[in-house]
Amino acid sequence: MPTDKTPADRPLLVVENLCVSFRTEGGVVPAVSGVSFSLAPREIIGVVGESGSGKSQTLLAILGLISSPNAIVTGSVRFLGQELLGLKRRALDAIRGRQIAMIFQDPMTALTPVHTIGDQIIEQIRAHERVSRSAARKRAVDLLDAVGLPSPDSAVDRYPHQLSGGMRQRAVIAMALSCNPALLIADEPTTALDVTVQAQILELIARLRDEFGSAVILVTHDLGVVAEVADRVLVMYAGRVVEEGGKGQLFREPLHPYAWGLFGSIPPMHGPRPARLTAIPGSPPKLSQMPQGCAFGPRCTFRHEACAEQPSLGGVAGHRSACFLPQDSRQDLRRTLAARAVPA
Ligand SMILES: Nc1ncnc2c1ncn2[C@@H]1O[C@H](COP(=O)(O)OP(=O)(O)OP(=O)(O)O)[C@@H](O)[C@H]1O
Repeated sequence: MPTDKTPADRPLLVVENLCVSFRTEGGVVPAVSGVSFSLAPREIIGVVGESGSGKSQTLLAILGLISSPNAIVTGSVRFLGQELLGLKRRALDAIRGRQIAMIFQDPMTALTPVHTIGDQIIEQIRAHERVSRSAARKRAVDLLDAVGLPSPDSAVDRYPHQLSGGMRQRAVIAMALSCNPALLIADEPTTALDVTVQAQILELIARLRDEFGSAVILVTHDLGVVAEVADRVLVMYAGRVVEEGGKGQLFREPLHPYAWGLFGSIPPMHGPRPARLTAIPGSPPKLSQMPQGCAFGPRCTFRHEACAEQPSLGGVAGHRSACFLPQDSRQDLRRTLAARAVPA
């Protein structure tokens, strides 16, 4: 799959036709439908979309962490060539601990309140490596230093409740990095933090690629976050990827009418703030009442007959979208729509 940023010979992660559905009283509902993408080593992908668009379920399915007995997960997730879907728990645990690390919104998901953060990092290191406790402790202090925890020598002996939210998230990132992961998966890692701390954590995540060589999948509601750190962006809507492209492509010339609304609603990275913002009327469909064909159709100004079918993802130069509008007229339509929008 060509991308803005040429993948190395061997992609780190290849996700193909990933589907997650849930058996409910009202029938089987689709949460993720046919998601495919690949991630190159050291690449940072931002996954964006409204609440309920399937971002978290996509990540959890990649990690083999969907716990609901009512879930049905199909497709393929290959990490360094190895299929992860259907792998036994022990084998998955080994990969998750050693090569793939996770950071969630609430740092307390990853931390145990009754142990010091040092002990938790040491335990993590020694679970995967035969090193002495004192060597592991030294590594823990170095990691806490690397993620910017002040006074790491004493912070290592603190309990999670003795740290602020931002410091706890740094500790979780240190723990995630303890195994030098090739892939870091972060689901809304800054949502629970205040704005200044958010910026610091994002800067840290972006730095990880340079200092630790990790690729990152970053799920966020926040397009400002994507503008800061991502190389490439996946836009999800109603469980599908509706647009994929390099960050510059997405911000400059989004191709999907849903992305026009989404990317029109934040100021551009450079240049003056636009006088008008584009709102997206309506709300996403309920999983139990998915419309036929394009799920964005009911909210789309440009809906036409073809949209009764499901559009597939297509495009050129690594910039793809799932929409039947002719490619060559999209930007004119986008500008027309923006000009019609209510002033902000
Ligand atoms: N156990 C379950 N049973 C039925 N539906 C579920 C279950 N778990 C998740 N879902 C549904 O899957 C859909 C996708 O959820 P997901 O958490 O991936 O969305 P999201 O894009 O990450 O949203 P948010 O940004 O709010 O976290 C949602 O509609 C959610 O209600």
